[in-house]
Amino acid sequence: EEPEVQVEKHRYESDISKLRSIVIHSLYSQKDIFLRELLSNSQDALEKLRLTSLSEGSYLNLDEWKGNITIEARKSGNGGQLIVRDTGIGMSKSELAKNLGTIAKSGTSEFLNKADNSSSAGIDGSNLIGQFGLGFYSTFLVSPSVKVSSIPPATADNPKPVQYTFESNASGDEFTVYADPRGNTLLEQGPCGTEVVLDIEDGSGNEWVLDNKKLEELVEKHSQFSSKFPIYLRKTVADDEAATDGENAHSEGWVKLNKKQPLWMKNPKSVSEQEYRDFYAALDPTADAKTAGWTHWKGDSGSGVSFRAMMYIPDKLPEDFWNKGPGVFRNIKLMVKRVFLTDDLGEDYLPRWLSFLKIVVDADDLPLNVSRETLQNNKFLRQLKRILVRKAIDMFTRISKDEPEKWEKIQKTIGNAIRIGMVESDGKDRVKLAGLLRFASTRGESVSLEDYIENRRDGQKQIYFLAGVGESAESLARSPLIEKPVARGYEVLLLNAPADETVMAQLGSYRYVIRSRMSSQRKLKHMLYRGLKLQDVAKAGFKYGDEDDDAKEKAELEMQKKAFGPLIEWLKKEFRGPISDVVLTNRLVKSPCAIVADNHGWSANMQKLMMANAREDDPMLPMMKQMPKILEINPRSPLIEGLLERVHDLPQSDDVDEDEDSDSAAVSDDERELVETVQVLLDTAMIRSGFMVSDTNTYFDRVESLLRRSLGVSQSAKTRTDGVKPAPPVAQDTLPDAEAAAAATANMGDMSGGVGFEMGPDGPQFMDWQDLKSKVSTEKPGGDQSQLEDLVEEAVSHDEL
Ligand SMILES: Nc1ncnc2c1ncn2[C@@H]1O[C@H](COP(=O)(O)OP(=O)(O)OP(=O)(O)O)[C@@H](O)[C@H]1O
Repeated sequence: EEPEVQVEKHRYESDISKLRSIVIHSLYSQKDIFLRELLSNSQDALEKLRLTSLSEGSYLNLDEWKGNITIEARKSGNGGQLIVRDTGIGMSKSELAKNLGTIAKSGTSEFLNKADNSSSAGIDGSNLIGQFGLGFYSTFLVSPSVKVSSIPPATADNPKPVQYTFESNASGDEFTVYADPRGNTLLEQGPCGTEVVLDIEDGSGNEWVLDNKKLEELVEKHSQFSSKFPIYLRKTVADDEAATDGENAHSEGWVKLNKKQPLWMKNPKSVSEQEYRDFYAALDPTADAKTAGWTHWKGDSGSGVSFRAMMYIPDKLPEDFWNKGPGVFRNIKLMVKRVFLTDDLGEDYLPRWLSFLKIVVDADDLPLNVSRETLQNNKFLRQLKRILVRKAIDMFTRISKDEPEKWEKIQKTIGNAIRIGMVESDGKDRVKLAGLLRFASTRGESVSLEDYIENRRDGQKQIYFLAGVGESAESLARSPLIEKPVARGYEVLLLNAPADETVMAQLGSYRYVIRSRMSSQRKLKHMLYRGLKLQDVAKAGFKYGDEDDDAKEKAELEMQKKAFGPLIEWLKKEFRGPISDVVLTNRLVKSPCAIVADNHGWSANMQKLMMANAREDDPMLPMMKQMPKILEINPRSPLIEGLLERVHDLPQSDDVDEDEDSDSAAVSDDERELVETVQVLLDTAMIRSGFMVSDTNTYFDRVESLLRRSLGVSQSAKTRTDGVKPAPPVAQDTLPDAEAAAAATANMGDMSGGVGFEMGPDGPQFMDWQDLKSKVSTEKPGGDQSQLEDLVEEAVSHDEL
């Protein structure tokens, strides 16, 4: 017969009904999160009781209290019930209705309006849960009807509380609350608590919920950190192997699941490498995730909050690392006294380039139940942000010093992230990060700036580098631009990662402000890396540092300067515009000439990079492309000597005046021919130095005319253009339609959108160049206006050789 129970019927608020159905639909593929949500609610309830009983002491009968959670699968046939109980703070009748049937969070309707306009399909349900506190509704993912019975602790005002039950179906928009007809059954376990009963139906596809093995797995996966209160699983006849487990023999059918200690609470000295690795695997949800290195420390925020933290480097970057925009990265788990608080510390809490790290921070003193907004204003968290960045850089530095081989590998994975970090960081960090990078060089495959400095030669005041995106180190090493330094035994870094030149430029120049009482002056200075200037060998300003040592050499140079003076003058006069200066080279051995960028212009490599990513209306582009370049000629090259002779043979302009008119015409023909030939030489040098010729068609016309001359073919002879066969008529046959064709290529991936990519150890790595570029051009220390200003101040005298 029906027990006499007064059942109160409630209607869910309309917002709740909607949110509930969004949660159910959007999380359809992640049903197993329901257990995590139930366990975290129980942990919260236990923790709340512990804290309030400590501070207020207003609850009665708590002397014997033991906080725990039990999970029990009761099978009947293939279906059954899953029961999760805790001895936490419980809920009164009105709390049941309020906590489980309404939403206190603000912004709900706003959110729902948005969700209505788009479609609920694109909404991330797990976000929703965090945002609105909807965790409980995830139970409907596996159960058509859910009962929650609860009893709060006794107080002076309410010495004999009554157990109530909340009941709701997954469909329908009603719930009921009634006094539990079974009586205060929960008091058998403790002074108060909550029990959640999920009906699991045979044939619903959710029978796995009743499988103990699966339940154990899920607890391991989601709740092993919240090990403050024990979680027990009821063992059944089917898994009676558990009964022979000595440790649990006394627990009479209950197996403790979360036996692990929170690792971060331990003294780092007592933690084994394997423990660190296992912990990482639990921290990173990606399949077979491994870590490449870690750090574990105990700290103090400076504002008096002490904390313990662990920071891990994964062995590969997250798949979406290069594609993701600004956002909440959820790579930091914030705990307060062992209880998980949040992994949502706000947008870009850590710089994006560090978002690959996995971090656990356990603070000793933070309010539980703080909202995201209050968290963002929290002093500790603001301080923590800086601490974490510093710790990350320290960790990298330590590994690179103590375990160079390990770092070598890590650096290959995260090197590009570090490069971005350099662009984003300021002076001090930038230098530290630069020290972490490894480059190819003319001496070795993996050279750090420190190694380079060790190997520098007497008097050398510059670190030489040559950049060429995507070119192999071997081909860079053959560049004419470094013929001589390499022949002389100087080391040159060969940079081929896309960001290399940008970061070197950033490292090499640094804007700082000089403030005095009288004036505030801005000045851009080359920042030195341990006293050495970073010198792009594709740019002017290259020096060995021993130029003055050798008197003989100096005298020879003076002589050469004099001897080649007329050629230099003639070249300057004829090619003014594209060529800003002509100098005797200090870097060529065999090549007759080379073209380098002005110290403040774009190198050939940078020009290519910028062109590949520029918007068409970018005003910088034509300007930088037209930036005058410097022609370096090699006085030892027979070609240059021959050129000098030809220039000598040209009549001086006053000679011309004395000559007959007919003669003078012949002479300027000669000169015109010479100009044409030299133009071809220059264009070829441009190409060899990595630039593009400004007009390929004209270039080839000139080459053709040169070839005709050398073959003795008339310049005016025309190519026959008749007899070109016309195309057949328009095709009549049908091709497969576009949809079918698209389906066939659907798996090829999208590589559009200004994203550059390069092959990393784990396949292509995407770099957001648009972003990087905007940094380069907004911060301006990399090679633009601010440097142009500086050009006046720091004009390098090229014949100072
Ligand atoms: N086992 C429990 N014991 C006591 N109160 C509970 C329990 N489970 C849920 N509650 C109450 O119901 C409320 C709603 O729970 P729900 O899981 O929907 O959201 P939440 O826990 O507040 O937020 P989130 O899901 O993001 O953790 C909780 O805030 C809590 O007050």
